[in-house]
Amino acid sequence: MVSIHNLVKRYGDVLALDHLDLEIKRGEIYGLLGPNGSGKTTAINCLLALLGYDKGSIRVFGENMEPDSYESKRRIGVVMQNVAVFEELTVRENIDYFCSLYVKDKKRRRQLVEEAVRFTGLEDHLKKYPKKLSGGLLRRLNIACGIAHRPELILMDEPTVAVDPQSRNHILEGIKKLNEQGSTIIYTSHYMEEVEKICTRISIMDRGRILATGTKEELKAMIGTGETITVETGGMTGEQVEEVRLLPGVVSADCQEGVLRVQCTQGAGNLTGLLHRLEEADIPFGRVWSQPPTLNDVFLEITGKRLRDRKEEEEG
Ligand SMILES: Nc1ncnc2c1ncn2[C@@H]1O[C@H](COP(=O)(O)OP(=O)(O)OP(=O)(O)O)[C@@H](O)[C@H]1O
Repeated sequence: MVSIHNLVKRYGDVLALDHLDLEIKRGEIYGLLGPNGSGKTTAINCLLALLGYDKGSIRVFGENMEPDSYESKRRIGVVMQNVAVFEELTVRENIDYFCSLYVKDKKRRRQLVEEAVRFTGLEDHLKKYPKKLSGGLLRRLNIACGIAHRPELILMDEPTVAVDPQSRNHILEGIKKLNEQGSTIIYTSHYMEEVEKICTRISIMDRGRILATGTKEELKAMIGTGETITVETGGMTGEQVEEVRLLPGVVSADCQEGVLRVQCTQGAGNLTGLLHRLEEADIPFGRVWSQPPTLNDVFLEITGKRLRDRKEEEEG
């Protein structure tokens, strides 16, 4: 449905897209995951032919995408980072206005506006003006305006930035429903947990390049990092922790306030090896649990950088 090949975009000396390749199939919720400044917005703007580029090609619905590709553009819905609605129109009027740019039949439009309102949970706010809405509700309105005409392809650029958790959930559930109803979705974000939750395929981007692409399971299988094992112990000496660190398959081990955290490589037998070692050393332990690698581990291993997640941001 979308095919981007060898795309290069420079802003003066800044290389924003560095030979970017993307292949997005009908029916996907495709996640573009990357830190701020990695080129996500630039890629979206090029895809929409809002921005020229230096090299490469972009095809959407099997056609070259050009500034005057109006037929293709009618089939695309856009939800950009910056909220773009009319202050002098109410919530309902705004959604109806944007929908009217694509759908002339009034009866059909009424139906579509109602559906968009339901998708975004704006039922109780229809008569309000944008300036009376909270940040989260305003973003939901922005989304409703972008998707009301039921586009085949929806581009969403960080739609949940600065959104409260309730609105965030509404938005994520809405995206899944839109996809179930037939829309293909491209979703850019730097929130790993969101991408992990809703995206069927993910590309990890950094410095204008795609570093890895796959389902979340495929991405996790690409890296050497495996599970993290956590063990509640009665406390361990530095020497005992060091012995754990030297076990086969252990990348790092750390014990704080009696809680031992062991990062392992991928492979079987890490847990039994560790517990066996603790028993041998007469270290009593209580609860033990193991967590598979996260997208954060994937990102960290591929780029050497930590991608800030929402939880980390909230924790400051
Ligand atoms: N109009 C512009 N002029 C000059 N440089 C720009 C411009 N727009 C973006 N850049 C630079 O291009 C690079 C990619 O930016 P872009 O906004 O596409 O990244 P992003 O991943 O969408 O980040 P964010 O989430 O912060 O928007 C960055 O280095 C940015 O500073």
